[in-house]
Amino acid sequence: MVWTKLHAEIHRTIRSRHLFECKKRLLVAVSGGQDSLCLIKLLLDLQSKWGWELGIAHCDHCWRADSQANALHVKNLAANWGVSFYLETANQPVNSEATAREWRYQALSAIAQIHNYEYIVTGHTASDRAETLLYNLMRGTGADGLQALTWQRPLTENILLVRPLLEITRKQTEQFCQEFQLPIWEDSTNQDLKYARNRIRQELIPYLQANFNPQAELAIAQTAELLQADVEYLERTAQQLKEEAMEWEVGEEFLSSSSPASLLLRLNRQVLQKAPLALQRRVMRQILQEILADAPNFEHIEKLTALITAPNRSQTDPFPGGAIAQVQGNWILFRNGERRNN
Ligand SMILES: Nc1ncnc2c1ncn2[C@@H]1O[C@H](COP(=O)(O)OP(=O)(O)OP(=O)(O)O)[C@@H](O)[C@H]1O
Repeated sequence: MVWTKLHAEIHRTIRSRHLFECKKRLLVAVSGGQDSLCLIKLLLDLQSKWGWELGIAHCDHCWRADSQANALHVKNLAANWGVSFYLETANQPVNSEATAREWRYQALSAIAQIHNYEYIVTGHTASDRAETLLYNLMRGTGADGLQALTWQRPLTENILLVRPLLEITRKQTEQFCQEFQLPIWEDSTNQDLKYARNRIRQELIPYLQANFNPQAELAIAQTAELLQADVEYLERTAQQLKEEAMEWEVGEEFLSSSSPASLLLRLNRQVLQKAPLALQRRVMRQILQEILADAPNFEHIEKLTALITAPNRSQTDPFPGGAIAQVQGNWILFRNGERRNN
């Protein structure tokens, strides 16, 4: 086997970041594109050092005329490598990138669950990370959206999603595939400039590289890496602050006679007033994530955060689903919006 610099780099990354343990079962998500082919080849070559058992999963979204042929191509590669192959095919064509991603992770988790894989491994690269950061930046997001693609993320209680190529650029995976003559299946939709993601990849990043910084892609990906540690720290600290400030299902003695019946929880304003704005906002977001069905938006969080220092009796408009937050002395009370008959 030919051992390249990329093999050494990935081996080191897996060890230093504790991405996988020895002798585990790894399900590798292979689309057939250059990134996931590079990934599976590297993992196959490292397999004997780590004692892993590898499997290959492919998801057929049925949204391209050649998707069945693509699936067959990956199946044949798996057979040549002597690796177990699992295919999931969408019942109906999946028609947006977001729904495709959601369906794919569900399909991959189901395969991993049934066949006892503890890890699902994807070929996301530093280039994907830079693109995701730019995409989220333009849509408007806090640091959380900019941390863009984490190294590890639990998909279910016992399945971990791992992305070992986050420090490797797409240029490197392309060179690697050429060097080992890996048969890349070209995804025709990658060329379609109607997708924002493709315009970022093919127009925006080359523009930034040509006019601002030749290393822009890597620099942006590294920013995502730095932000990831910041976000992790802030989220953990906010969690502790929330636990200090919050009480669930408060007793009736805290309700005035005209109060709604169902008090969801209350927050101690004195505890929150001492905290910096960054943590106040995060506490409010975490609470809204718990009580709302959909992700809270910027305005929801800002209105709620303003109650920390607002005059007594101030309140928010109802959030989607009907919950309302209201100041009562030292407390912010969350109610579910229906009024009590008493
Ligand atoms: N149809 C699929 N089946 C299995 N895994 C997939 C599929 N599509 C994407 N993935 C996984 O998700 C990763 C990132 O997805 P993305 O949509 O960015 O892939 P891509 O551009 O097709 O990447 P690649 O160059 O690996 O094909 C891929 O590297 C692969 O591990």
